[in-house]
This record gives sequence, C-alpha cells and structure tokens, in this order.
Amino acid sequence: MSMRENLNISHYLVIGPENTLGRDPVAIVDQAITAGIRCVQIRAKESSAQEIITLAKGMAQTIAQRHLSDQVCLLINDRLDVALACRDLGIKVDGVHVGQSDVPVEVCRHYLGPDAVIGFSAATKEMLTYVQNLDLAPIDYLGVGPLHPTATKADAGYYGDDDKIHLHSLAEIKTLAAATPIPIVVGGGVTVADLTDLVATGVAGYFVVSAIAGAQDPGQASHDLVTTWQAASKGEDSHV
Ligand SMILES: Cc1ncc(COP(=O)(O)OP(=O)(O)O)c(N)n1
Ligand SMILES: Cc1ncsc1CCOP(=O)(O)O
Ligand SMILES: [Mg+2]
Repeated sequence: MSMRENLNISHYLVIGPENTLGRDPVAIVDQAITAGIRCVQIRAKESSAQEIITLAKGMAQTIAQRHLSDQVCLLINDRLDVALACRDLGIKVDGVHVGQSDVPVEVCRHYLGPDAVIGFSAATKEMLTYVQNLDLAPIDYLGVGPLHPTATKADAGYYGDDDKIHLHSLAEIKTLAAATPIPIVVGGGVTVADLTDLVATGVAGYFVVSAIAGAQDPGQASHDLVTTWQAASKGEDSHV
C-alpha cells in the first residue's frame, strides 16, 4: 500500500533547524516518531537545497531504522525541486506541502506522480468559499491555520487588507471540516490544551512546530500530544 493510501495526518510535526533551539532536527524527529507522530514536514526556510536534502536523508534513515517507513509520511515544504532531487538520490520522501503562493498542486502531482502525498494551504480569511471553489483532486489534505497567533510564522493570518491577524475560530473550522471532502489538519500556536476542542470540530489532526521542536523534552511533548488526541477521539466516538 502506498503512503498516500496509508496516510495518517492525525499527529503532524512541522520542523526546521530554526525551530529546534540549536538541537539536531533529526534527533527530534526520532523522538517524535517513537512517541507516535505520523507525519513530518521539513520546513527549513533558511536552508539551502543541499541542506534540506541532508535533513531529509537523516530523517528518512531514522524513520527506516525505527521500521516506520510505511507509517510515517515525510514531506518537504515548498520545494518540489528538492523533493524530486531526494527521490532521484534514493531518499524516501513521500511528497510536498505547498501553499497558495508556491508551485501549483497540479504541477506537484504531475511531477511527483499518483502515489505522492500533496498537502495544500490557502492564505485566506474566507476558507470555506475558497475551498468550495478549489479543484481538490490533486490534494490529499488541507492545512488550516492559524488557530492562535504564532511567532513561528509571523505572516500566518495576515492577509494585508487590514492590519489585523485573522485567526480561524473553532466554529469556522467545524463548518469547514463538515463541508470539505478531504481531511483537514489545524495548526498555528496549537498546544496540548487545544486538542480536545479540535477533535470536537471533526478535523483529521493537528500540526505543530513549537509544541514539539521547542519543547524541553520533545519526546515527552509528542507523547502528551498523541495520547491527549487519542483519548479525546475515543471520547468523541462514544458520543456518537
Ligand atoms: C500542515 C501545514 N499547513 C499549513 C502550512 C503553511 O503553508 P504555507 O501557507 O505555504 O506557508 P509556509 O509554511 O510555506 O510558510 C504548512 N507549512 N503546513
Ligand atoms: C507553518 C504554519 N502555518 C500556519 S501556522 C504555522 C506555524 C505553526 O507553528 P507553531 O506550532 O510553532 O505555532
Ligand atoms: Mg509555502
């Protein structure tokens, strides 16, 4: 079964060297996947293509050493070229996450092929209208945020039409999840304290940078996120 068919985005870590307080991102990924994180996106905005390839190689090796290559999805943020280079070099990268101003999703699908995982996020206040008019065929999941203001992505929620940061409310996320046929992950300042509310919106998962990469103990932080989400999901099922 391909990673696309087996995709689990419930527990999703976004990580780059700028987020780890000087620690090795590969070591943090190792702790996170051991604790149950099942999707990892390399978002290294200050790194060269070569540096991203080296990170991907280290993370793919760690995932393989843990015998999780069929279960943990490894994605590259923004850089279709780097994802393709990784594949050419024999590094198991499963796909890309792109935004509205990045390489179009149809182009990513064309070059990466039918088995690749492609995530998309849109920078808009009107997510529902945007998604209702979007061709979802090339996309496997939607990244939605920010839920809270976040220093990790200073422009998240800033759309330039006024001076405000626009957050996505839980009510809006719930409406979006009900109206969207593909899974949604929510991020932006997300911590363990948000997970019960997020499960109740019906989204497929959460994504975090700081809550794991900036934690004193990334393994413990990952464990707390994973178990809290799982417990809340069980509670939600028993209400049905
Ligand atoms: C899972 C996930 N969701 C949203 C984003 C944001 O992507 P984008 O809008 O392209 O912004 P940058 O991350 O490139 O700054 C994401 N990376 N991951
Ligand atoms: C990549 C991204 N897209 C929307 S918010 C965000 C960053 C989330 O980082 P953090 O979990 O540290 O707030
Ligand atoms: Mg982007």
